[in-house]
Formats: sequence, structure tokens, C-alpha cells
Amino acid sequence: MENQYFLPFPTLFAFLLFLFMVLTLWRKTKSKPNLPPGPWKLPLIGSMHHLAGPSLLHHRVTELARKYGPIMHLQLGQVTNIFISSPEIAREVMKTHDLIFATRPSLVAVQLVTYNFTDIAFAPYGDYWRQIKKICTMELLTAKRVQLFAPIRQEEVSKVITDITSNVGSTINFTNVLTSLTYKILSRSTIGKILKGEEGFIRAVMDLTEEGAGFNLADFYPSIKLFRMFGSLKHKLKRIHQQVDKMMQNVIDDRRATKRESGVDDEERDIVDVLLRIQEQGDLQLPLTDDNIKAVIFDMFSAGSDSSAATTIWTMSELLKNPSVMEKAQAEVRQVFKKKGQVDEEGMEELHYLKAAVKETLRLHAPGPLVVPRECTENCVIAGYDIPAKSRINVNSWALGRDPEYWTEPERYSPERFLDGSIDHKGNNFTYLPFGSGRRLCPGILFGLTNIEFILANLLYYFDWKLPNGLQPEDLDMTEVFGSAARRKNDLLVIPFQYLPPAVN
Ligand code: HEM
Repeated sequence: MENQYFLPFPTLFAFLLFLFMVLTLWRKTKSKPNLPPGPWKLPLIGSMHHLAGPSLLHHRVTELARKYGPIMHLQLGQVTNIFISSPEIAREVMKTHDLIFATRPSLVAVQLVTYNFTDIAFAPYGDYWRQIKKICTMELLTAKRVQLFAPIRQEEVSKVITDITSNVGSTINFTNVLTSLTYKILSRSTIGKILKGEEGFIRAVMDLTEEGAGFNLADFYPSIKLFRMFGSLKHKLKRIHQQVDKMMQNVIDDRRATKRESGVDDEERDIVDVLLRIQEQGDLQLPLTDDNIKAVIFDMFSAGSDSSAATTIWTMSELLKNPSVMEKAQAEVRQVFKKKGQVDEEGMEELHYLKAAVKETLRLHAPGPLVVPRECTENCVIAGYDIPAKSRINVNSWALGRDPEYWTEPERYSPERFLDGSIDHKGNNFTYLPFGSGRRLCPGILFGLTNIEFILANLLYYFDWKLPNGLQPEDLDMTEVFGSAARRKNDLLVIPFQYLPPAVN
């Protein structure tokens, strides 16, 4: 009798063949995500060779995006990197799916300088980040606090005005003057003083920030632990970090000692005072350690000082390069403060043209041209493409600000395009993202802009400016470099001429 449980051979063969084809097809569609387009890859390094060469990273990826499209995939070592350069797709990432992209990649150098990611900028999305960001926006950088720092701004800016007054007619290094001024305002607002050996501290913070932002092999091969343990970077970074750590710990210890000795809890004058009060209250879900406080102090310097100095220097460069814009900005400042005889904080709200000029600077020269990288926490679909979990997402704010589809004559410096006030700094318009957008939006917008605008208003009120050595405005070099911020490659040299003598208070 024929066995009823066995199929005839041809039927069995056809069935197995069919099953094999279905499985192969399923595996193909299942295991190969539909990634965004991108350039060809080599084994091990992926697309890294496409980034080799003298071009800055944001310039190079903008060039590549012209070929591969506004959502582009670059495999860099083991890490999937996604570059975005259209406002619609930036909106999908930073607004529609903001939660999935609300964390940052755990970069090796950053781990050390942020005390194991317990700062604000690089803390992974979660309870700690929510707590520290809330402290930052509700306590450290509120409008009231920024206003309380006004006397610091006033004092430091007046010292610079006096210095420049004694150097009228001579060439001054504007880059140095403004880097130091921005640092001093930030330092006094954050830790209440300017540390001895100021130059050393600025240099150390800049070095740490630059090393942290720099290329590090271990970040592209996260599974190879050996890369994490070795490398010259680690030693250099450790050495500078130890210096900075010691300085910050001394600040905290001194402050505690002063409070103990005086026995009074007088008003909070700076960010350290606020953080120590919050630490002592002890009612946080996750208690604040001294390391957490140092991580936040470091963030204030690293996120706030180079970005603000670079913006002020770029604005001055653009005004010098565009004399008609300089004339309008100066006329406005001089008109607004004519009666008072000096620049003060109350009049700042009336400086619509100067504020538009700063916005225009940030469109063309955002200090973070690729915002700050985010990491995707789960598989998701963006613009119809699969984005695997752990991909690094880079929103190209430099390309967005220069896209001819959204900006007329994008390379022209024209503050007028911002005068109607329809575009704000808060990342609601995805063609303009100098401060990022969504949950990770920069909390230092008000503080940064208040400092930048106040410094510029003073410089334009008291002085006229010329380029040295008969250099014509159109010949001013605007080449940029990228370190801790996108800044001028060459220092800005200028000659001041007194327009009004500084006010005597
Ligand atoms: C012109 C000045 C500044 C610019 C252009 C700027 C830009 C940015 C950008 C692009 C981000 C990333 C946002 C994102 O991922 O969506 C950021 C984050 C941040 N900025 Fe600023 N920033 C400036 C000034 C400041 C200042 C003055 C401070 C504080 C003193 C500050 C503190 C921070 C912090 C703590 C973060 C991290 C926020 C988070 O991850 O949740 N920034 N900034």
C-alpha cells in the first residue's frame, strides 16, 4: 500500500524550491534595510575615503548631498551616519520623531570631559538629562538670571572700550580681544571670577572642546575596545582635563568655605552659587554630585564661549565686508542711544537692524554647522528610508541656511531678510537652525545673544572701523576652519577710530 504520508518526489521538490525562494526573498527584504542613498563603500572603512582631503566636513557633505540627495547615508567604519540637508526631513527628525532622536552618541573623548556624560549637552536622553536640562532652563539661564548678569557685561565691555580708546588709529587683533572678552563675561557669570592665568584656562578649555569634537578612531569602531584604551589623544586629553578639573574643584571648595565662614546665604551671584544651593537642598530625584556640577560648568564654557565669540567676530567681519550694512547698523545704534550718551541694556530691544544682522550671521556662519550629532534610539523610517537604531544623525544647518530654494541670493549678507521677524531662533523654521531644535534646543540662546548684541552695540556706538594696510572690504578673507566652532581661519585685524568718547560713570 502506498504511504499516504509521503508526497511524490516532484511535488516535494517543487514545494522545497518554492520555500527556498520565499525564504531567500524574505531574508533579502528583511536583512537589507532600505538605507538612504550614499557614495560607494570600501571594506572596513566604508565611505570614509569620500571625506578625505582639505575640505571641511560640512562643505564636503554638502557637496556629496548635491549628488546623493537631502538624506544621505555614509558608512563611517562601523557606524551608520545620516546627513540631512532639507528642511522637510530636518522637521521629521527634530519635530515629528524628536523623541527617537533626542539622545547623543557616546563619543570617547566627550566621556572624559563631561564626567561620564553627566553634563547637559552630551547626557543621554533619560531621567538625568531631563533633570539637568530643567535646572538649566528653569534656574541657570532664565531671562531673569541673564538680566542679573548685566553689571558683569557692562563692566567687562567698558574695560574693552577704554582699552580700544587708548589704541585708536592702531591695528588691533579683534579675534583676541573678543575671545578674551566673551570668556571673561562667561567666566564671571558662571564661576564668579576670572581665573588666574586666564589665557591658560581658555586655552585648556578650547583644547579640551576641540579634542572632544575631533576625529577619534574609536568613535567609528565602537566594538573594538582596543581603540578606546590607546591612542595619544587619551593621554593629552587626560592631562588637560586634570588641570581644568582641579581649577573647577577649587572654585567649588572655595565657595563652600566662604559660605561656611560667613554663615549667611547671601544672594546668588553666579551659576556655581545656584548649583550649590540646589545640591544642598537635596530634594532632587538624582542627587547632584560635585562631578555633575563641574560637568555643567564645563558645558557653560565649552558650549557658550567659542560659539558666542565666533558669532561676534563673524558679524564684525561681515559688517566690515559690507560697508552699507555697517552704516545702517551704526546709524541705528547711535540713534537709539543718542540721548542717553551710552549703550545700556534697556535700549537693546530697539536695535532691530543689529539683531537682524546677528541672525544673518548665524544663517551663514552657524558655529555648529552640523548642529550637534544625535543618535537614533530605535529603528525608524525617515523620508521613506530605513534608519537603523544607533545611527548618527547630522543635520546640516550650514547647507540649510544656504539653500537657494529657500533663500534668495543665499551667499549675500543681507540682514533685511530677517527684519519682518517671522523667523525666530528657536528652531521652528527648519531652514534656519543655528541653535538646533526640539528637546535638545540650545538653552543658552538668550544668554548668548544678549552678550553678543551688547558687545556689538558698544563697538559700533563708540568707534568707526577700518581694515588695515589699505585692504578693501571686498578683499577681506572669510575662510573658515572648524575646531570647537566654525570660526575665521585668520584673525580679524582692524583699526578703530573714535566716533564718541566713552561715557564716564
Ligand atoms: C551663538 C551662540 C550659540 C550657538 C550658535 C549655540 C548653538 C547650539 C546648538 C546648535 C546646540 C545643539 C542643539 C540641538 O542638538 O538641537 C546647542 C546646545 C547647547 N548649548 Fe548652545 N549655542 C550658543 C550659545 C550657548 C551658550 C551661551 C550656552 C550656555 C552658557 C549654551 C549652552 C548649550 C547647552 C548646555 C547645550 C546642550 C543642550 C542639550 O543637549 O539639551 N549655548 N547650542
